[in-house]
Amino acid sequence: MTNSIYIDQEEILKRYKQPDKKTHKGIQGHALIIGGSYGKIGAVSLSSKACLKTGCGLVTVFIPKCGYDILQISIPEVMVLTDIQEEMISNFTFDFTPQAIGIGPGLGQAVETQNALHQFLKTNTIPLVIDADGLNIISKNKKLLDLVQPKTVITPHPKELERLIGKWDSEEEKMSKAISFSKQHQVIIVMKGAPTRIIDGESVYENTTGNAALATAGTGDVLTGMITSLLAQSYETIDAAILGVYLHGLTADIALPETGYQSFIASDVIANIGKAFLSLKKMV
Ligand SMILES: NC(=O)C1=CN([C@@H]2O[C@H](COP(=O)(O)OP(=O)(O)OC[C@H]3O[C@@H](n4cnc5c(N)ncnc54)[C@H](OP(=O)(O)O)[C@@H]3O)[C@@H](O)[C@H]2O)[C@@H](O)CC1
Ligand SMILES: Nc1ncnc2c1ncn2[C@@H]1O[C@H](COP(=O)(O)OP(=O)(O)O)[C@@H](O)[C@H]1O
Ligand SMILES: [Mg+2]
Repeated sequence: MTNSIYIDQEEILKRYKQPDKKTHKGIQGHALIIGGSYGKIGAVSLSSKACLKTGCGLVTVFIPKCGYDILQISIPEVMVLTDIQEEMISNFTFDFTPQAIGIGPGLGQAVETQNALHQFLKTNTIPLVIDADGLNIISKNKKLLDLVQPKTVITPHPKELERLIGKWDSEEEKMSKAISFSKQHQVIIVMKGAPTRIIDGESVYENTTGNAALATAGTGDVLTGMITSLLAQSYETIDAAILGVYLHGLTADIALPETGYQSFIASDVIANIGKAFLSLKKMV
């Protein structure tokens, strides 16, 4: 089995950067979250709120029209751009340059959305996190992988990973297929699970935080927002992935004594991001 670097407090403190006292929202990064479709706007709400709560200065979402009121009312701090379509995204258009983009939570896989992702990937040069239906669309159209720029972060759960790399018969085979995929397409894979592993070519990092309370709807959408936030704040891509996964898991470890495994929900991840950061500060 491949040797992994364990991501513990010591590894995190090598990577974590405290914000400068004189920083302002313009320096803290502007992130864009693209996703949502009818019935799955919640995924974008979770992702964009997590993005803000991870320290990004400004967050904009790009969603179908049906999500406009939902987003504006549920998270007033987030800015909202809408597609011309009511229930799905048909063209990724935005009139500013974000420092990082997260794509996929709740996006759906309508043909129009597949075409929109294709057009977007053809020209995009902005650091990217691709999750959920963003990955499912790529799995259906594997040629899109040639358009994904190096160092893109992809965050598949086991089923999404299988759609991308094919089935495996053992953990060893899964790792070796994932490493080959990461090298071939020059992507960083956040291989979600228990534990989550981050794969950057031959380098494999194993996260040490998190627990089964995270096995609940929307926790992956939250993780996408957190990693996108760190990328927008100019973390090196690999560090954004490692730190995002570590903090995400830490929220569940912090909350567990109060929520138990059963009542923990994705919003509890978001509610505990602050405590997760504070626990890093205590260690400094
Ligand atoms: N509130 C909202 O708006 C929410 C919106 N969401 C959005 O919905 C969209 C669809 O995403 P999705 O992940 O639910 O569907 P899909 O890709 O078919 O995967 C499901 C199948 O994968 C498997 N599987 C998953 N985890 C596994 C594991 N750890 N270990 C092993 N297997 C695992 C499992 O397969 P099974 O074991 O049943 O064969 C399961 O049935 C997407 O856009 C997302 O962002 C959601 O985020 C929820 C909240
Ligand atoms: N038993 C578990 N132990 C630790 N982490 C888990 C466990 N189950 C799920 N998770 C974590 O929860 C998240 C689930 O992501 P995902 O399946 O994409 O959820 P969703 O699509 O509903 O947002 C991942 O970060 C995964 O590592
Ligand atoms: Mg998911």
